[in-house]
Amino acid sequence: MELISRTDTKIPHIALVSSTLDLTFLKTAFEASGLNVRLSIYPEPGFKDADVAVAWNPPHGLLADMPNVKMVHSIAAGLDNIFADPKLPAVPVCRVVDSQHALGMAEYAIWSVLLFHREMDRHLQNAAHKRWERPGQKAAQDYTVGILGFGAIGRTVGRSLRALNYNVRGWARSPKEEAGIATYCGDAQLPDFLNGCDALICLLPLTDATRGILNADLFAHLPQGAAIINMGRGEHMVEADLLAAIDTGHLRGAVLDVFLKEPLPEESQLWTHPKIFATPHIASMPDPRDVAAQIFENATRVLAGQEPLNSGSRESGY
Ligand SMILES: NC(=O)C1=CN([C@@H]2O[C@H](COP(=O)(O)OP(=O)(O)OC[C@H]3O[C@@H](n4cnc5c(N)ncnc54)[C@H](OP(=O)(O)O)[C@@H]3O)[C@@H](O)[C@H]2O)C=CC1
Ligand SMILES: O=C(O)C(=O)CO
Repeated sequence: MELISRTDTKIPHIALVSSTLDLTFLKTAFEASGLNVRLSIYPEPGFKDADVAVAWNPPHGLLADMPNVKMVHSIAAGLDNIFADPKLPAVPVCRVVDSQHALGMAEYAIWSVLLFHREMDRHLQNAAHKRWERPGQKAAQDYTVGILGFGAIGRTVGRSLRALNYNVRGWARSPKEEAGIATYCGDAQLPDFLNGCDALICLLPLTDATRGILNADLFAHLPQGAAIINMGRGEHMVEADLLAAIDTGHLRGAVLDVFLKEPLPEESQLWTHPKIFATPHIASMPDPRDVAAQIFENATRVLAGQEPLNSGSRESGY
């Protein structure tokens, strides 16, 4: 990212707004980075006067009640929780695009793929029962990993898996090119993309078009014994369809980082199902100092009347 610095614009007033997360860590990051901003945390007095709202699950309608706001900025990659506000003001909505964040996602994806490809799921179960079993091995080049969502993160994940010799495919809305990776686009090519995937990783944004995409119809296009890795959003998954497909043996299992309801309720079967590995939305978190730097850059841009970087589209939902 090309960063610009200016001395001729006013000091941005940034409000940190969330209904679900304490954003004090971000205030600390701004302060530690020495960025020249005025910060308010919702609901402390004065936050409504801010130029920029930095949001994560903002209370619906609150941002519309901030008369000076010129940009809404996410603290992360996904914009779904901001676009969900029906009264979102008509200003740019920007997200974090960060190479370290993408590499963190790649680490999680590699762990998950290895779990299934090298049958560690089976060996963990065997160890629990002191069972000595030595199945044959499949080379990485013979193991196909499909990535739903071949964007900033999907591409990094794809390259990382390719570097380990996996046979990698990517699926996006628009055509893509990537050396050594077969790419597919649009709904028409989805069945061909799915056909033959041993592991399927979801790295889609949550939009009207992708909600519920991980469902029985999609699973039916995957080969017997395929595994699902959901790192996108919980709403991508139809949980009942996943459980049914695992219980009939069509799917081998799943690694899930994101859930319909977070925190995942204690009574959820997804915590205890022997073929499902649940993690608490930790696939990756961007470094707060990098997030603060990107927000500061974009705040400086909008106050100078320039286009901010990495803005999402209301029309597409991401
Ligand atoms: N679990 C976690 O800790 C984290 C989860 N995430 C999730 O990962 C998501 C992806 O992030 P990022 O890569 O930065 O996002 P990008 O916007 O860069 O990439 C999204 C990709 O999805 C594709 N896509 C979107 N809609 C469709 C559709 N209807 N059909 C086919 N392809 C589609 C896009 O296609 P095209 O390129 O053609 O536009 C693009 O390739 C985030 O939105 C978030 O939900 C992100 C970080 C951490
Ligand atoms: O970057 C994102 O969208 C996340 O979900 C981080 O946890």
